[in-house]
Amino acid sequence: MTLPPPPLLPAQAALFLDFDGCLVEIAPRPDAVVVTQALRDRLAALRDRQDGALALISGRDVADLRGHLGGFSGMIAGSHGSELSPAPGLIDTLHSVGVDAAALHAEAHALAAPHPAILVEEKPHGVALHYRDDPSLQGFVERTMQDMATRHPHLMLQPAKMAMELRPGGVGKDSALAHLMTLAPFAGRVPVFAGDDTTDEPAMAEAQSRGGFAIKVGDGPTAARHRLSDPAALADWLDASLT
Ligand SMILES: O=P(O)(O)OC[C@H]1O[C@H](O[C@H]2O[C@H](CO)[C@@H](O)[C@H](O)[C@H]2O)[C@H](O)[C@@H](O)[C@@H]1O
Repeated sequence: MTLPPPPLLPAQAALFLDFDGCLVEIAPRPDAVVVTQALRDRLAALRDRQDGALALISGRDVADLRGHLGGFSGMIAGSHGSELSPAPGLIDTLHSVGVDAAALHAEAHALAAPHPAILVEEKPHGVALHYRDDPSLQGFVERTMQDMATRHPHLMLQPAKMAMELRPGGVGKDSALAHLMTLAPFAGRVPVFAGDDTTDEPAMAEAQSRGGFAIKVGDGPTAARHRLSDPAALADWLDASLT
């Protein structure tokens, strides 16, 4: 669907940004994303411009994301809203389902072992199986994760780009955004959210239900009222808002 580009970012907005496929291009592996100095500088400038009201809301866990972003001192909601990190070195668990992460990871590794092309991503509150190296394994990964989900009913299946994830239910990027909007310096501002994937859609709807707007980065159906073609177009829009 054709959607207009967003207006310039209001100075009084609370800005919420997804990471993979939004701030950075999708890469062959989760650890292969490219974070440029220009992106680091852009995030620092945006944080100043919005008086601190900038947060990243990601499916990645906080430690992983801070590792990629080295130097980003702002708020991160990670693991699809299960973790909140106001600053480097601080991680609060917002929602825990008592995952035995080590056992879950071992189970996933054992199930994926016959297919070396599958990448097992260990997360503190779940696990993801990536089949980007061999898309023909999509069916196997989906069946395997559905079976795992029946053995771990406290976890929910989260489809992702060339991956399936098991993550805690009861939280999401929408609840992360809603929680952040109760906190300074986000409270009282107009929420603006940008994301690229199905996991971002609830947060887009949440931002718009609060009088803000959402931006879909890339193709595909969306609840967002605005669209930008790719992470480069998002970077241009952010830079235009900074000038
Ligand atoms: O919410 P996000 O910040 O967009 O994170 C979503 C997931 O992103 C990562 O996986 C995706 O990006 C990888 C790197 O580009 C790519 O190789 C993979 O195929 C994608 O699914 C990350 O690995 C996951 O943990 C995030 O949940």
